[in-house]
Amino acid sequence: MSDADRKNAANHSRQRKAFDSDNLSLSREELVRELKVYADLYEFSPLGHFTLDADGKIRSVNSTGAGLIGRLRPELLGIPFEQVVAEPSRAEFSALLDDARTSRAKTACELTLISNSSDQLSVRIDVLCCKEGNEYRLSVLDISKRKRSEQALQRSEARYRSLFETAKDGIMIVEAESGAITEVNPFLVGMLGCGRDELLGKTVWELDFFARIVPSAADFKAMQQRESFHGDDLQLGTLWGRDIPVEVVSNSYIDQSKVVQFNIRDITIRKSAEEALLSSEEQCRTIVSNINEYVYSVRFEEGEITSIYHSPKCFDITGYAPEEYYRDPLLWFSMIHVEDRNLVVEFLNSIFAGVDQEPIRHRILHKDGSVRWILNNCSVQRQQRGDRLSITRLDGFILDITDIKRAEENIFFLAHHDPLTKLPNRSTLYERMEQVICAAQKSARNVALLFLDIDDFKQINDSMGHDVGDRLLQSVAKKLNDCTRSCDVVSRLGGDEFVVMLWDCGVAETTVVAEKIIGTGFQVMGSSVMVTPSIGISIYPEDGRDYLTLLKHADIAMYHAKKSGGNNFQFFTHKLNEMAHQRFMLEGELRRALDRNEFVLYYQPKVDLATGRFSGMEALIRWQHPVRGLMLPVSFIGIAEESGILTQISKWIIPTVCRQIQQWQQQGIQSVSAAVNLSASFFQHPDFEETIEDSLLQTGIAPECLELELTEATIMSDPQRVLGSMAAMKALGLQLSIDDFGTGYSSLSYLKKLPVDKLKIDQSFIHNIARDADNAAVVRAVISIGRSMQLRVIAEGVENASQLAWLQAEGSEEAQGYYFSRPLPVAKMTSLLKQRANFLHNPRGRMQLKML
Ligand SMILES: Nc1nc2c(ncn2[C@@H]2O[C@@H]3COP(=O)(O)O[C@H]4[C@@H](O)[C@H](n5cnc6c(=O)[nH]c(N)nc65)O[C@@H]4COP(=O)(O)O[C@H]3[C@H]2O)c(=O)[nH]1
Repeated sequence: MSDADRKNAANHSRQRKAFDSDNLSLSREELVRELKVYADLYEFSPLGHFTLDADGKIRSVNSTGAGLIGRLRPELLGIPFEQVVAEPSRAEFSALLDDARTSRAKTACELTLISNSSDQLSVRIDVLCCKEGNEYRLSVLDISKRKRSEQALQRSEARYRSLFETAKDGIMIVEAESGAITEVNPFLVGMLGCGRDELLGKTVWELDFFARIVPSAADFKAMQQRESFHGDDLQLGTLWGRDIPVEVVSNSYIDQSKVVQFNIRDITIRKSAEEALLSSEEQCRTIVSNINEYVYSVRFEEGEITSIYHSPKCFDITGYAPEEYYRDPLLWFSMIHVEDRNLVVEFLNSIFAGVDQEPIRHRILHKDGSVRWILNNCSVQRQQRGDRLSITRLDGFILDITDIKRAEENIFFLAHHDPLTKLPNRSTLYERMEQVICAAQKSARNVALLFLDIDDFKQINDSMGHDVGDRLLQSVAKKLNDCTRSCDVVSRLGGDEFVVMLWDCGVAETTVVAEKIIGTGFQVMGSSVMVTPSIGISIYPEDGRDYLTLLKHADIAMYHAKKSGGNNFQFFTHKLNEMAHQRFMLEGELRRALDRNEFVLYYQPKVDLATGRFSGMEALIRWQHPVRGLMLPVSFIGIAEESGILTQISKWIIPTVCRQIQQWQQQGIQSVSAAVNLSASFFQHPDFEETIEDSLLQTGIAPECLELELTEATIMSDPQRVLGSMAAMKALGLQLSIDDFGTGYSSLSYLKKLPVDKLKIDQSFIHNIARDADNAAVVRAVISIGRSMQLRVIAEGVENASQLAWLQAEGSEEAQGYYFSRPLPVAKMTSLLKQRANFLHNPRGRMQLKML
């Protein structure tokens, strides 16, 4: 027994004796009353009272005791108290009784009882052993509540400890009064890189680690006064060689434990994330400021619109500075071009409704008043507010596409218009005609199509230069527009071809317009040169029910107008169509004729009027058509020239003539020469000179044996170029003559420059030379010019003796004509050459020829 227990036992015995002596002095009634009081106190005591016999069986129990065990009193009486003691506490209970018996003093312990009402019951039992060890008195106090709160406290402490030990923040407990560190968790120790012992007991401000968190005792005190302190972005010193950015929260528990707890969080990752975010934000801003798009963002909150961001580019695109948008978030909407507002509203409504939308193109009014085209693209952010999904933000970008739009319009214009005259082009005319024909069909109206071509445009273009040609075309375009109404269409197909569409015009109305166009005349801007048009007209529906047919028929009519001398207009007729068809067929056959070897050359002699002998011959082409028979050049040479086939034919003629001369020479016919007619197109063709040179080289004939006949028109088509080629031919040694001389308008001064040898008087002057004084005068003049310029003169188309006599009298040196011989095929010409006929003195020569 301990000293304290012995003291307790002595006290108890003393109190007992005092109690007994007090009660002995009472009367019986008083005693009974007193006993009743004690009985009540016993019965209703907050403690459970049990009396056990020497064997530990329950002899008596008060109602509180029975209640604690959760049984009725009779059930408890006589059973060993040990039965209501929980198994783990039984040994302790047994020891408690032993202790009480041996010490005779009150002993106590805490143990667990089995209770019917609450299963396990924590109790404190005080035991007093009485009656010489034959009785035990037990006072049982229910301490379950206390036990539970003690356990809760223990659990909470354990939890706290665990948190403290495993926390991923540094935790430090510091005495409030002294500032001495009393506890640090492992994480903080790890952060600092030092031992725990180096921290404990040290005042917090004396350690370098915390120099930038708690620099001094005063700071520590100041911290406590605030009860709770929060410091972001502080620096914690470490032994690792670098400071750690930390966030510190300190809580002062002055009233209870008189400590200050520091929670120190390593924010290195957060800091670098923040820095990265900041720099990426900065980067974003820089990018956004420098890109061509104007980036904007607005917020919607309870019906209010707030501008969040407007990139500086907004100033360039709209003329308003970002600040103006921040001040007036609706400014943007007021800038939208009034005609595009509905479009934009529809677009925004779709975006708000969550429908995916392509960026919208619309116009805005720049602050300077100009209209700009923009590409506007945006998206919205939504947020659930209550049961509603609300739009919270609108982000977008705007790109100034004014230049693109203008370029597009320009491209569109260029795609549909002729860049020189700004008139609708071929494809636009086609589209318009499709629409117009459709409308005409529905409303039973006429539509006239005028195909207009400038007469001799090529010559003007070539001789006066392309600038003049361009200006002429522009002036034609203007004049045509002046002659027509706004419902008509004036278009340029290309080159010098224009097409005018007249809405609701029949023959009579169209005639008026065509006459007006012809009458207006076209003047080359800045010059006195006037040009004339040839116009072909077709009318819907009579001449065609679709555009292409109408155009083809107007073209045919134009061709006819041109063939009729130009400067007039022709309506399409079916006869013209038939002619055009014939021409078309002939063109196809012409293309095939060369391959099929259908061309032949005839030769017509030229006669030296001084000697009556051959002075040469002219090669004249014929077409041995499989169906039509032998065709003269007049039926096909024009078509061949216009369709470009003549170049191929010329490439065949020149070597063929050279080969023929070679053959005649080989047959012993000496000093034979032949003239070849040259078209303007072939004379200017790049292959021309080579063809001549090759032909001479391959046949080996002398260049003087080949003569080239050029018409005045050929020479005048491009005088400079032709002159160059003529000089080259002359240099080669070829003979050159001007055919049909007198029909053109070549000036004498120009003639002087031409390296020609002969002038060939056109046969139209010869035919009635005896009767027509004018023709006679022309022929005389040509002979005189030839003489003065030392050129030989040859008369063409001599058909009778009187013409011959007249020419001889006037001094013409050579003549050619049916009077001497018609053009002959090779065999007959060979025979004539071999006869060495004298055409003047041996009329038999002519007679013999007739027989051939
Ligand atoms: N009424 C009449 N006519 C006569 C008389 N003497 C000759 N002729 C014809 O007059 C034409 C003379 O040829 P051109 O003036 O060069 O006129 C030629 C020439 O411009 C062209 N031509 C002929 N052959 C060729 C050729 O190979 N190449 C080129 N580019 N044109 C050719 O075709 C035109 C016509 O040729 P052709 O029909 O062969 O007609 C020839 C010839 O047959 C006559 O006394 N009275």
